[in-house]
Amino acid sequence: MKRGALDTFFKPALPKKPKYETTAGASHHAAYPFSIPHLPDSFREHLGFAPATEGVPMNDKLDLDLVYYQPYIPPAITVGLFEFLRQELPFYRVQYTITRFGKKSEINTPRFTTVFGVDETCRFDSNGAIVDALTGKQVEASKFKCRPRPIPHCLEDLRKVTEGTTGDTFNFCLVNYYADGKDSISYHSDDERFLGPLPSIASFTLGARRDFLMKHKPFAPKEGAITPDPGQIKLPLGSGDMVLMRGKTQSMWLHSIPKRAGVDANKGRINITFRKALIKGGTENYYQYNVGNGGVYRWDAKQGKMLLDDKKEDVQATE
Ligand SMILES: O=C(O)CCC(=O)C(=O)O
Ligand SMILES: [Fe+2]
Repeated sequence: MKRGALDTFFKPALPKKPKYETTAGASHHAAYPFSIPHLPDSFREHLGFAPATEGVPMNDKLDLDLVYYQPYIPPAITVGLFEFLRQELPFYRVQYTITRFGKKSEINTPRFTTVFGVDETCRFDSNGAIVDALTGKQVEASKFKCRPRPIPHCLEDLRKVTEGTTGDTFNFCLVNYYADGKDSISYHSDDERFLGPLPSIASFTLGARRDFLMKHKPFAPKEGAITPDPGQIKLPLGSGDMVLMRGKTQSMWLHSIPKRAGVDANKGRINITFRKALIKGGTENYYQYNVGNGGVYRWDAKQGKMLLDDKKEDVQATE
């Protein structure tokens, strides 16, 4: 064996250098636990070429209305964008209690989450204050049971591009981080009333490939007799892909990301969704279930995992 090769063999693995450089300033807000850098200029330039491929409509099944982009984000930036968002966003592992049939149970959300935005009744002014959408007057912080915070510049860039492609408008950005194949989201639909009757939701994947499963909601008995169930759909979402769910998709279908063992099971995956909440209840719901009351997690590149940011917990506790 050549000497160089032996050296390399025994050298301890250094933490991987991030595949991006932040040079372009940052977003600041009192409700952010730390400032969030703007996207590197080269990422913004590449985003200007999105969608990287044409969307394929999938509306051949009962009540289904999807547009599937494979991919949407230009491949040149998917690895960097994944690393950037995992490193720079604050994440949470939300716990809450539900009461079912009179019995309380503790729910541990099986993934990391984070959220930014405010519903249509309000907006953020240039100082980050929440103002009434109609009057522009500052809104009392006590209006909300949560602390809404603006979509940071880095995700605003993606939101704007997505609005341009879809013709829809969005005021919320939710982000999931699935650390490995054990993280998941169970079958559900995003059909809350605060999104309105036929909500459009744009859903992005970065990082590990994971299956996105869809099935029609159960039929009412009288319909069931005449309508065949369209069965389960499996979209193997890969890095850079985007699924636009619209029309009756949320009201009639369920979707999930099931747990997975094996290939890619120990690689992280980021999911970004853009949505439009119409009323205050939407803002409160999103912060309750995606930020919650626990500590902030931040990616630790050396250890290669999310770590509780104790420092920030202290700040929150003394507020
Ligand atoms: O991770 C995904 O692709 C789906 C996430 C999702 O359905 C949600 O956050 O409501
Ligand atoms: Fe969902």
